Amino acid sequence: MKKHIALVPGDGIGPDIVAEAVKVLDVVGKKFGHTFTYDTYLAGGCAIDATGKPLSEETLAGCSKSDSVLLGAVGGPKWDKVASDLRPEKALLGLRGGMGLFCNLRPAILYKQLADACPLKNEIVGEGLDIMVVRELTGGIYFGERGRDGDKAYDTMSYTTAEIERIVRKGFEIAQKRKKRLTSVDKANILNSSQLWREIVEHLASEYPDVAVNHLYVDNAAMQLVRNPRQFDVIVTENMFGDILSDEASQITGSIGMLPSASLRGDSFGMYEPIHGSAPDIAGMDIANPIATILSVAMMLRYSFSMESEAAAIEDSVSKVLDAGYRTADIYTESMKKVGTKEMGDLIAQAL
Ligand SMILES: NC(=O)c1ccc[n+]([C@@H]2O[C@H](COP(=O)([O-])OP(=O)(O)OC[C@H]3O[C@@H](n4cnc5c(N)ncnc54)[C@H](O)[C@@H]3O)[C@@H](O)[C@H]2O)c1
Ligand SMILES: CC(C)[C@H](C(=O)O)[C@@H](O)C(=O)O
Ligand SMILES: [Mg+2]
Repeated sequence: MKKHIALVPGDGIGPDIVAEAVKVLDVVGKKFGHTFTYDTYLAGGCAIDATGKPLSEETLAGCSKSDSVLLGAVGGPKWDKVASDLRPEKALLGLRGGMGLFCNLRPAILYKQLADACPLKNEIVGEGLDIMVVRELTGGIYFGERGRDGDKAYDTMSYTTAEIERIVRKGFEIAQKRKKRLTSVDKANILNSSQLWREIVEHLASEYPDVAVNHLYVDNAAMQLVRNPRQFDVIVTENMFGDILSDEASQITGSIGMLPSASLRGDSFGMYEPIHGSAPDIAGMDIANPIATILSVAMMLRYSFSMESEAAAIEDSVSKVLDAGYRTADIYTESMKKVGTKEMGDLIAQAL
């Protein structure tokens, strides 16, 4: 198969981790007889420096016409003072919104080899922790009316029935293929948009009788994630709650450097990226963990290209390299072998 992939490395550690993921993709391509070709586009702070804007029409058009997109991360202290609408992070929203990628899947899986890197006690986290966070990605407070007026600033969270229904359906469908448990997270004790959200979940539940549904307020959900993460199978939630809860869930897997994501819209197209940011504190030091980005490529093969064996091959080699004791600094525990970003990428590519 021939596939054309848009690469958007971005800022900070973005270019380094994307390079490792491409290394792995190329080896998979060779092994399974596929040809992956690439075009690289600017977005985020590097695009501001080059063009004055975080997201150019060229980048959006290039990504839109590709078969899928691999993104590193955007942002950094260098651009913290630029005007709100020109911040690097706006590029992400422009790509997600501009390509209609409303469904963000963030699987939090604890590899058994990383049990000691998880900050929770073994008896709490148990074996085989596997939570899928289904995050709404093109609505809510990120895309609502906003402004600044003298000493007042505001951001608004709004959702339509259609926007809620399509993401909640995804949550139910994914739960049907897993342990058939769906937790809807909202703040229906205070927010109107959450009250509508909860009504819709309750209404749709009758169409998915095989799925057990419960509702949690977001503050309780954040607490339950560390108290008893095993109660969760699929979590479906709105944009900002999903952002926060997925960072929290990632730490249970040992590190934010382990969590991949897929941003989808219902056809085969998708954008794939680690859930972490540009990690300015470790940029350029060859210590960032590339596994979240490498696992994002596995998600790309699975969801966009229907290459299940190829995706599984990547996940297996990550597992093999962890079995062999190799760890980047963020997941390092005593008596393991510490490696840098490039070496981790090489090891995973060689294990394929
Ligand atoms: N998708 C994205 O592009 C994205 C996501 C989150 C944050 N950001 C941006 O990134 C910048 C930094 O944000 P932040 O510091 O809040 O979050 P961050 O995720 O970049 O970093 C948080 C902490 O996690 C560590 N970390 C992150 N990824 C790691 C990896 N792969 N390996 C090892 N350690 C890793 C960092 O060193 C840091 O200590 C900001 O400009 C923010 O807006 C971008
Ligand atoms: C950088 C920011 C806009 C982004 C988000 O909040 O969606 C990030 O935190 C993420 O999780 O992808
Ligand atoms: Mg985030």
